[in-house]
Amino acid sequence: MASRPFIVGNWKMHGTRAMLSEARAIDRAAQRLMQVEIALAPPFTLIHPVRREAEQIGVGAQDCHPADGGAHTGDISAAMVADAGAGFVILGHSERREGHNEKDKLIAEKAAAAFDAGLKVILCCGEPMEKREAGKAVDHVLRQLKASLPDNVPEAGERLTVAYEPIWAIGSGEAASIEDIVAMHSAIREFLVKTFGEEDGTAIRIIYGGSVNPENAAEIIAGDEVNGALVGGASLSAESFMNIVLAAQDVIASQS
Ligand SMILES: O=C(CO)COP(=O)(O)O
Repeated sequence: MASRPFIVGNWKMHGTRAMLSEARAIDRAAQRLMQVEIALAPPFTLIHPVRREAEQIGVGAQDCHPADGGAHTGDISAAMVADAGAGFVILGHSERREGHNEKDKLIAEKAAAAFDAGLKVILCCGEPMEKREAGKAVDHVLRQLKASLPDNVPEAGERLTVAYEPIWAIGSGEAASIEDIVAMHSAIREFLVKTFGEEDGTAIRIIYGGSVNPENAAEIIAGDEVNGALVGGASLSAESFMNIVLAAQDVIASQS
């Protein structure tokens, strides 16, 4: 558990301007919770409006194209999301790997483009149930992570966050057990230290995602090597999202 947990709301394909009141409420409440780093990743269409409403919290995107620009109808570059006010981008989410057939190599190219545009990256990884049942979850995740990282990660400790999201736990109401989360995060930490060296490897945050809610957040966030949470469904209302943030704040308070 890091000194300052990172709690990120991934709104996925939810939210029209009516949701801006939730972002405003989250931002207002965040002023009293400075020990927790809070961020929202709304859909592209809300990045700029959320950035304008929110002063305290980070704002990010849920994807970007690997190219700087060009004839790519419907796509959005890393520079464009940065220009709209995003400070980070979520890449490699299983919903993009599955729904858009994104492969590790493409994700690494997107990450390189995001770093070039000055963005931070939340790189997602996670295993399907078959791999866990076969005892191959750690192998699968480490292989995926290795292949999804670009050759050059500038200021890795500061600019890269890894999100472990077991696919079967996403939106299922069934989070992974704390033992499984800690075991996976420890394996990821070992890999990061080996890859980036002691200083950056220990500074990179590893956050957990998959059915995090106000009831299970404290136990998960208090776990060894768990530096925060990537929250889907429970981030759509300011009340439930801030209850997760409050749980993170309580964990920090109880440890200091
Ligand atoms: O995919 C997720 C966050 O990126 C997790 O979603 P849920 O919190 O809805 O399970």
